[in-house]
Amino acid sequence: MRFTKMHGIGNDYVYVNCFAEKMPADPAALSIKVADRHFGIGGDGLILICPSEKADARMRMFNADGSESEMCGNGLRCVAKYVYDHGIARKPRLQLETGRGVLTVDLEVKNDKVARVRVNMGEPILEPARIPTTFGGTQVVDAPLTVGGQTYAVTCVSMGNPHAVIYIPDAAAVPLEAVGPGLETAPVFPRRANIHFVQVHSPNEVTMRTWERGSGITLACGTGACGVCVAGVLTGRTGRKLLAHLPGGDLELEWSAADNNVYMTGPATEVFSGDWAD
Ligand SMILES: N[C@H](CCC[C@H](N)C(=O)O)C(=O)O
Repeated sequence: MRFTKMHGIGNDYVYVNCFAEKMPADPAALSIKVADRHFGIGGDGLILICPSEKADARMRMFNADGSESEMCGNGLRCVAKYVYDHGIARKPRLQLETGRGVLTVDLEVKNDKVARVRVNMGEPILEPARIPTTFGGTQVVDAPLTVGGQTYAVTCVSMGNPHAVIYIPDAAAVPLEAVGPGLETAPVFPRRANIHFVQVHSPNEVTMRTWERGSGITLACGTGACGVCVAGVLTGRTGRKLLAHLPGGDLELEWSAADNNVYMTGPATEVFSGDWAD
């Protein structure tokens, strides 16, 4: 099976072009295998680029533990780049089907290849039960959550997938390996959650680190950065336009007051292709 390795600011996945390759019979099991950085190809998971009846292509995304997610922001920028660069659809504006519906993607092309991508990630979902969380009320904003004897103030947002945002003075000081798993699987998150620790530098600039649902520590999380932008507005810590510094690079976010959509802009990189022998 031919695959292509791509990353969005270091959030790397194994991509399979299912316009050309057969759909894997068990993508969850395949994701676990190919994601392994010693016995497989290495990556944060598997992303299938599939034909779609209602869009230029459809993205199906699987974490390193085989769980499927509704959405992946860094992955969608890479899918857009692959679809354009490899001639599946040579248009500067693409429609891409995801687990949260069809999203519109604008491409910045340089020397005939996509360099940067701007994604309309859709509207944030804030109702607790739709994130989903078991918190009551109409929104989850700086709500106390105690895990492992430590109480955190969490702000929860869904971008099609669940996120918990925690503000701290120093993002570098968080022992992610130690606290991530307990927060990801806290009972208050019936479908687990992606966990983000955020340090605010100014009303328009943050540094964030992530423990992802199903993949653990990643160098970047696109939907998470969108959630952080929304959480910043809800908590009054940052503005509707945000520059987020992630370990793997930067993303530009905007939660538009005009249309309530969240926009994410960043790079997408193709590294190499190969044949998966298994
Ligand atoms: N682990 C996430 C999916 C990948 C999200 C992230 N890599 C992104 O760029 O949005 C979840 O299970 O919701």
